[in-house]
Amino acid sequence: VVGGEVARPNSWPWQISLQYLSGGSYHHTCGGTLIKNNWVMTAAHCVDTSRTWRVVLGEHNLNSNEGREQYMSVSTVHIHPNWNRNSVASGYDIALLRLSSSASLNSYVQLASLPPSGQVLPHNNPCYITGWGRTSTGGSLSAQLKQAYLPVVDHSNCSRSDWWGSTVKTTMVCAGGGSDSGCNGDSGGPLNCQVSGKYVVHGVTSFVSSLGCNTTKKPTVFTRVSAYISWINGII
Ligand SMILES: CC(C)[C@H](NC(=O)C(F)(F)F)C(=O)N[C@@H](C)C(=O)Nc1ccc(C(F)(F)F)cc1
Repeated sequence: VVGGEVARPNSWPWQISLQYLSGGSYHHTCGGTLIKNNWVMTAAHCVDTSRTWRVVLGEHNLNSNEGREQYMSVSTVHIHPNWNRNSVASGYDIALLRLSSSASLNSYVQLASLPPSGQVLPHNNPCYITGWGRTSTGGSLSAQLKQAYLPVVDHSNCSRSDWWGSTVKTTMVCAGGGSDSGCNGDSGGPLNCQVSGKYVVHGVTSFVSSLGCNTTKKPTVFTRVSAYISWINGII
């Protein structure tokens, strides 16, 4: 997350850290969202290589043990069948991870609310991106979970030629486009949007501009969760 601020610990209790085993230790690679006691939603591009994964629930500071963490193994990875790693612009950047055991829900670990199928948010709907991704283009990951206010940019604005043009599809959500943005390492994490006074996860962080994370008029682009509700229900 470029800009924004460090989140109050565990204030986004459905946010998870997806980590892979390398050289005998686990490394953060993506975010994700706890949607059932044993199911996590993330981006397809996060898990389209075969690695040993773990999911950390109740995480805040990646580098310290605060006693609220739950470390979960992943038993199966379900990548959307239409995902094409050579074409992030086609969409379908969504995957579901079945955990080997169920999360213990508490004030630090909670399930996210998902939107109704087909719901599209209006321009400027308030949303927050959260994640441990780079804090500047080419910079380092954040040790602590960060948040940034990224209002929705509706498709008609986001697909303008000086914005994302035809790269952005209606199965995606754009948000931000100013000095705050997502960045590498936020992938797969939630776009948390306020709808009728509640936070609902409307996006899965998918891509930013290759010219730089917080490039003006290149909002962070998310998989639109409401376009995939029937696929999610079919898997779960
Ligand atoms: C795509 C992900 C691997 C990667 N995603 C992220 O960093 C995320 F955190 F925003 F999710 C990303 O956007 N990386 C930048 C460097 C990138 O490659 N962006 C990119 C954007 C659009 C397109 C296009 F236009 F082909 F669709 C291709 C690449």
